[in-house]
Amino acid sequence: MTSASPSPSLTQRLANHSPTITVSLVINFCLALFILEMREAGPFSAARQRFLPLRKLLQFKQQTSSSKLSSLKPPIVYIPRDIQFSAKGHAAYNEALNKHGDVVIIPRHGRMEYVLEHVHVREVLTNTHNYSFDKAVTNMLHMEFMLWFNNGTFISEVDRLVAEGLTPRLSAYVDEIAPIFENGAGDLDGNKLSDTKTEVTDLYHWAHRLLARSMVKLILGDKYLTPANTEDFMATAIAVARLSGVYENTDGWRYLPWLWSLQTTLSAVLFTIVPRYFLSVVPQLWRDRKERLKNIDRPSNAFVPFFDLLAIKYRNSETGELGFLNFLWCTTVCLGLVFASIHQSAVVAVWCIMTLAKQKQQDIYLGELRSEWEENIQIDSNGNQFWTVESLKRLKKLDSFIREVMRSKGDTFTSLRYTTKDVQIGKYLVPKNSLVSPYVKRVHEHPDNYGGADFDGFQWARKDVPAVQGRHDFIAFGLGRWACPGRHLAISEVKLIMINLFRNFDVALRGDEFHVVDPMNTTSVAPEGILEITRRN
Ligand code: HEM
Repeated sequence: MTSASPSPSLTQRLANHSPTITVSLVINFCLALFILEMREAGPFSAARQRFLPLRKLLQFKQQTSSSKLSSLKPPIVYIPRDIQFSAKGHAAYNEALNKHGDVVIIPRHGRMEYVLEHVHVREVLTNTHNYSFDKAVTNMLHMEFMLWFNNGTFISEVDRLVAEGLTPRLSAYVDEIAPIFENGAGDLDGNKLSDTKTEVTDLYHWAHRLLARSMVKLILGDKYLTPANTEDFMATAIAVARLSGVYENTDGWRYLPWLWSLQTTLSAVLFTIVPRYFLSVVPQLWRDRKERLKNIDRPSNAFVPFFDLLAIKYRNSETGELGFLNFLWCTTVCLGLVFASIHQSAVVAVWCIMTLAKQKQQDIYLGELRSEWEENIQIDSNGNQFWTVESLKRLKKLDSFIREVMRSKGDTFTSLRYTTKDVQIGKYLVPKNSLVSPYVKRVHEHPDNYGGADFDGFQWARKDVPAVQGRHDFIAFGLGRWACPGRHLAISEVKLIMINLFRNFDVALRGDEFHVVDPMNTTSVAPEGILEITRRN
């Protein structure tokens, strides 16, 4: 009787056949990765561009199967990376929409972006039932986890804080920050009262610092307006801007978006947001938390820092104290505000200054603007000049100039939405959980709306349309329920920056040119140029 030899264990079998199994595993893995890549789901997006014919075949299959449905899926349009991240990208986006209409899917930054034709702006941006703003913003910021807390109210809490806090207090808020911009002009030439030229090489930094100072005051209060807190706000605003991917077009990381976002998220959170906000700014607030609740009895139109408004709202109604978790929530909401309020305004201010610094624009507009400023500036009983929200509102020509810069600077995307269900957009069916956004440059220039980007700085003054007013043909501040709640403050700030620069200095642009650093992201990346400024008498 022969005893049956024990069957080899799995590990033995693997050991015996290891070369064959290994090779087959590797082949299978590569095949799976390859298929994922072809379907735009894998990490190596750079490689995708090299397999156009195969991708087209897959896309064809996708379209023929969906043609059985009553609605078509939007076509995927692949724009080669070098075109997509250059000024030629705009022509490619326009061509795609001219060819297909309504919606095209343009893969970018490792995700599928549903790009909308201008005719769908109103429906998509204002229909809060079919489209979610919160999900789109947190997705774009790579911060979906923020929706895990407090029933996913993070974005609406930031939005409400600004909308409800700012509206009745706008006048008081502008009174608080106007001196910051008046004094800030001195930073440009180190307060040298000379007639020699000063070179300003980093205008963004200057505008960013002024806006950071003003937001330290508005969010935390005067007591906290120190150089250290300003620096911390600036660093935090930049870190969150990086989280949102604002520099991904210009970063080397754009070739590996998934690795980029991991690296950026970790470094922004660990090296900046935690040490410079949570470990530096937040402990000061914790120490003073009782003092912060004293503003509870202030009149509804008086200045109360944003943090105090939140602290009052979240204090325990019985003990009147602010508990630790609620305190943390208030500071986190304020962090959202730091990002929303500083970076974008600085970028818009730089665009406006660079545009007006060009000799041609100065010849056309500056004389009239300066006359408007002299006519409207207020003077107190001691002869001191100052600006209020009312006098700033009267500057219709400056307001128009700013709106026109915002219209014509060539934004790709300003407002994002996430579909909450399958939705019909024109002839296409867009699936649930898709990131959709109008292609803004087209909205702002389309013949149906304007017929081009030709710059007409005072057209909005003639038409009596203020810069803060969103419309289907102007979405620099978004539209509908989620339109930027800080836009009145933002426009006042940009006005103050421009007035204090061009009233105090003669400004020239070296070579009469500025450089558009990222033509496909003019929303979040400021242009660069060297200003030569001479103090005016
Ligand atoms: C020129 C500067 C600014 C521009 C161009 C701008 C633009 C925008 C846009 C396009 C949106 C999205 C709207 C939508 O999708 O419909 C938005 C949202 C928002 N903005 Fe502004 N904004 C600016 C300044 C400010 C300021 C100064 C504040 C605060 C004081 C602010 C607070 C917010 C908030 C709270 C939201 C919504 C929620 C969020 O994104 O966290 N913005 N802004």
